[in-house]
Amino acid sequence: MTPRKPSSARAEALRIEQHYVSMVYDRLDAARERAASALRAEHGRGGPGGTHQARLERDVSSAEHARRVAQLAGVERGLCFGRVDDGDGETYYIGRTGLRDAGNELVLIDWRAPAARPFYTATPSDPGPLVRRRHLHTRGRTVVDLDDEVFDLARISEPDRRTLVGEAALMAALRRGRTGRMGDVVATIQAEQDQVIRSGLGGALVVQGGPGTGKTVAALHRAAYLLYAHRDTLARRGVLVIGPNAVFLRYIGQVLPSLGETDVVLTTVGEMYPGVRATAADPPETAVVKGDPRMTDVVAAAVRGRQRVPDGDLEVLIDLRTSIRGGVEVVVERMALGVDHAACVRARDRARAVRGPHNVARKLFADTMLTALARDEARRLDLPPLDAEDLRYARAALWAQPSVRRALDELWPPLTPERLIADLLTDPALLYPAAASGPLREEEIQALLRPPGAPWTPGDVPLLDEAAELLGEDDAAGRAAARDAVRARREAELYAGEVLTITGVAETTLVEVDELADRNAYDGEALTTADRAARDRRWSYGHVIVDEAQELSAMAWRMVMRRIPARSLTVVGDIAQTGSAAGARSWGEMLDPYVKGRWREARLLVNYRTPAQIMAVATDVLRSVAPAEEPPISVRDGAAPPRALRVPGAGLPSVLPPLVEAELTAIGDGRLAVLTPDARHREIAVLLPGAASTLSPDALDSPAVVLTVTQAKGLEFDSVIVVAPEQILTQSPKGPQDLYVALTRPTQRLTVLHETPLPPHPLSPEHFTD
Ligand SMILES: Nc1ncnc2c1ncn2[C@@H]1O[C@H](COP(=O)(O)OP(=O)(O)OP(=O)(O)O)[C@@H](O)[C@H]1O
Repeated sequence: MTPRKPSSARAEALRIEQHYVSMVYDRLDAARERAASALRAEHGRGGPGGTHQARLERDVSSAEHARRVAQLAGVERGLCFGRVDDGDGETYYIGRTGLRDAGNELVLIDWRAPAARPFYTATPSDPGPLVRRRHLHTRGRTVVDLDDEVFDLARISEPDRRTLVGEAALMAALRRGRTGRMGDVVATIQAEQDQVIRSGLGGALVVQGGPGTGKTVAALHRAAYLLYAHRDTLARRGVLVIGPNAVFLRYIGQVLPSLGETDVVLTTVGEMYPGVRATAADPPETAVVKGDPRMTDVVAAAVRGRQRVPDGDLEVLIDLRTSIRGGVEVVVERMALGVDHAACVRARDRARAVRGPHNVARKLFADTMLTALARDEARRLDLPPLDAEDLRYARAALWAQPSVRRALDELWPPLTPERLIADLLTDPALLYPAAASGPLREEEIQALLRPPGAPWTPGDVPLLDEAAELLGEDDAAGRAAARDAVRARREAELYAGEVLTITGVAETTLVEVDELADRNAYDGEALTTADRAARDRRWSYGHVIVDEAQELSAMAWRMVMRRIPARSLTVVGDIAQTGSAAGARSWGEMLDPYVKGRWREARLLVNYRTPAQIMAVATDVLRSVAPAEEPPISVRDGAAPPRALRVPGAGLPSVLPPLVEAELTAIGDGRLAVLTPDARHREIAVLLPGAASTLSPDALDSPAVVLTVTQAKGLEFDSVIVVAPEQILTQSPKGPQDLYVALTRPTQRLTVLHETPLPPHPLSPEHFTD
């Protein structure tokens, strides 16, 4: 038989695959129609009202059907992206979700299923059962290209051999221009990343890797994989992904929905305390103190400092007798009551000794003091000794007196975390005594002090969380509400149990009783796990993924760990990129207090983002900050060598705008970033009015954006212009790390604009053209 020309081999292969892919999309349409009509039918069962039971039943299955509809909506693009052929002549197709044909035969394997694993793990030296891996590239529902990797040509059938096509799918994926949104890489996950993604759920996994090694993308695929493989465990408790800022969350926000997962909470450290929005940033010296573990003792001392006793005896004037005169209640007799100093101290010590939270222990303190006041009142009025019943009434009557309540509130006030921390950081009279417990040095105290009314910063949030733990629920009203909630919940559980039995859902174990009760706990509103978790400070998650984890302070780790009592977490980061002065110097330093000896580390070594010529520039900087750290190896060479341009004196306004224009032309539809020293962001943004420069989440929709290095962390751009690297280098003790981050953001082009001669260490001029 005469071999066909390559072009017709490709055409023939495309025809075969198109046939299959069209069939798979037909199955997707059918599955969508089934899910949508089930949802419609559910909504059709009764109007908006109906009995409570009817609403509850509808909520159960509506939520499930709605989830399935959303899941199937998310997998349209690139539904089927892979095919594997094994040595036994079997062929399997891999895609974003699993699908069956009308005869219940599996026509598409979910990428997370064990059967899909060889697609990701096969390498030329260790192909496992595979003889060929094929990547299918689709546009809409059309197959536009194919890539084959052949592991054993001899075992490929003659017809298949004639339709072998392609170049490496990974390279094609990496060459694509950036869009301002991270995409999923489900079709091209590499073997070392696959190991991270499918690593077991339990314990702490640290993924350490240089810039561009796919840490973020692997972590997000891991979230999707864990939800697939451990849905029973995770669907109820949820998965939390913590990123460095809102822009980053927007950047990665599309990845999980495109993998069919919508039930993950994405947040930043600054948003982890419900009701507080951290809108300001701390200077480095302040961030360091707020992130220091000694702040645990300072906050605890601040709480103790609000549990006071009077300098001498306590004296309170109470209204003894009132009468109505002219329709107005008038006090006609007052009496002074007292508690001696030693008794006040005993009341305080007794309340502290129960070791309960401040707002809960306050009740005991108030009770003891009221008892002492009641006894003093009885003595002064020459009443016989009070029995228990008399005492209860006397205490209640005293508590109703504004002067008594004022006096006790002054000694042991009800406190919110916001009040405690705001007062602590603005009032030297509160901060100095609390700081002695750190102990904090004078300059550290000065770094903490700020004017009243100052906005919250991300560094405040772990302090608020710490305070919330120590303060507890606010007074009896809070506890009564909690008791009501427990009662309501018990009723809801009972009720949900009945509903599940009635609807037959119980047999399918689709929804658990307490999940249903939870869903209905908010005024009948059906909430997803993600919604409920995001509203609840004390929610404990099934798994937490921390990205750019090197930036978290010790105090932030304390807060995060409170959300993961099971200690099932994935920590993703690069110690060499630590920019926050309060961030990590080693993983052990941050994690050992919680999971000593129980965390495992995976290393990613290949850089998929930055071309080799640009990485050579960054590697010199890495050597200067972390000589022991292996630089990641770039998987590809770039087309454009990095450029260094000297900008004389005040020349930036005339040089930068045309340079940005030229770069935008060079990258076509891609994205460009101008990265600036912190102090010069505003000045440089003014020079580029057409570029986005605020940190709004849609900043990345703009073709060009002006950012500080901190803001650019975790992001990538086709072209990057680094302004004044010599200033970035010296802007803080972490300046060299900042420069390393800046130089590793480009996917194609790097230009460095320097105003003074390049510092040859670490920026050796031989790596640049001009
Ligand atoms: N297997 C892969 N297939 C295709 N693209 C990939 C793959 N792995 C990583 N990439 C791409 O490489 C780029 C860098 O990935 P990612 O942002 O996850 O790296 P990172 O290690 O988190 O980097 P940094 O530390 O700089 O934040 C992204 O564009 C990502 O899509």
